Amino acid sequence: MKSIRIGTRNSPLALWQAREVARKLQNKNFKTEIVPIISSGDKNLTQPLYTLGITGIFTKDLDIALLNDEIDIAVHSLKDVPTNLPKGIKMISVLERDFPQDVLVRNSRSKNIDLKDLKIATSSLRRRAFWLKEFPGTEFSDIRGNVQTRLKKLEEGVADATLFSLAGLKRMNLDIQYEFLPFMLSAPSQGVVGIAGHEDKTEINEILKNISDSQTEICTNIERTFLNTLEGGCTAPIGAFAEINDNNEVRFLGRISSLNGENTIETDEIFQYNSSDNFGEKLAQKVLNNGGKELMSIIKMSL
Ligand SMILES: NCc1[nH]cc(CCC(=O)O)c1CC(=O)O
Repeated sequence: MKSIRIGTRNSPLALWQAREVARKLQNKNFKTEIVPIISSGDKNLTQPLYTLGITGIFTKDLDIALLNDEIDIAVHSLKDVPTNLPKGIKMISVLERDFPQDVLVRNSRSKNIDLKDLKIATSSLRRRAFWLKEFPGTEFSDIRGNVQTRLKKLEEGVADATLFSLAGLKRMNLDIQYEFLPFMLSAPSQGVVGIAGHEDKTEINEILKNISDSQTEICTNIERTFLNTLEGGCTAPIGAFAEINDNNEVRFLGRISSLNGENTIETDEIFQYNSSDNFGEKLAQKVLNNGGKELMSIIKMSL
């Protein structure tokens, strides 16, 4: 068999994730080749992007490369993948989740400042809203770029501290101090590497199933269906985290919040999993019926 062409973005984190997928496939004796996709191949497509359902800013170029058959599979941070995928593209596998949490990282001058007094840099509506619920009145600024860029900006003084996905930090092997924040709740499918493929490539998709983690599949399906049912395309502050406990039950934590953190709805449930029940949708419906509908429309108006 020919080697499997693994498409990835060109950032250090994306390349790490692609290499991890390559390593797992090589362990199963498949040949692989990493194909960094630097810019979009729009020009080769005959239809406009929206008619193909291509929407995600992080995933667009890899979607196009998949549709153009420049790559066989695309490796993503699953949390950056829209819940509705373009025609023909399917999420085939997920790697086992390692570190789902958000953590706080301070610059060297802010080690002794109380949490409530920290000035925070983040461009995530979810992180901002959940932080504000705990510490109203916190000052925020935007920060963008990859992990390394953000750390540099932080040290330059854009703010006292920032919030990261621990999975991203660990993957970059950065030796920096971080703090867990019990009041945060991660983004749906945070910390999970997802592998997308083309639905016509049945042989490659069968191979990919070999490296998928079934518990992570169950949990991320619930989290992503929860998200999809709630938001209908807008980017609201929504957290969701499912895990399978020692009794083989699923524990699900979900939260939606107004942008300023003043109004939140939370859910914390433990249930026996079966594949026939659509838990993500049921959990979301429950939230919607408990005031979530009103809260979502307030959020949408303020975006
Ligand atoms: N939106 C950026 C992004 N997408 C995936 C990760 C890290 C890996 C992950 O959490 O899955 C990050 C960085 C961050 O949120 O700090």
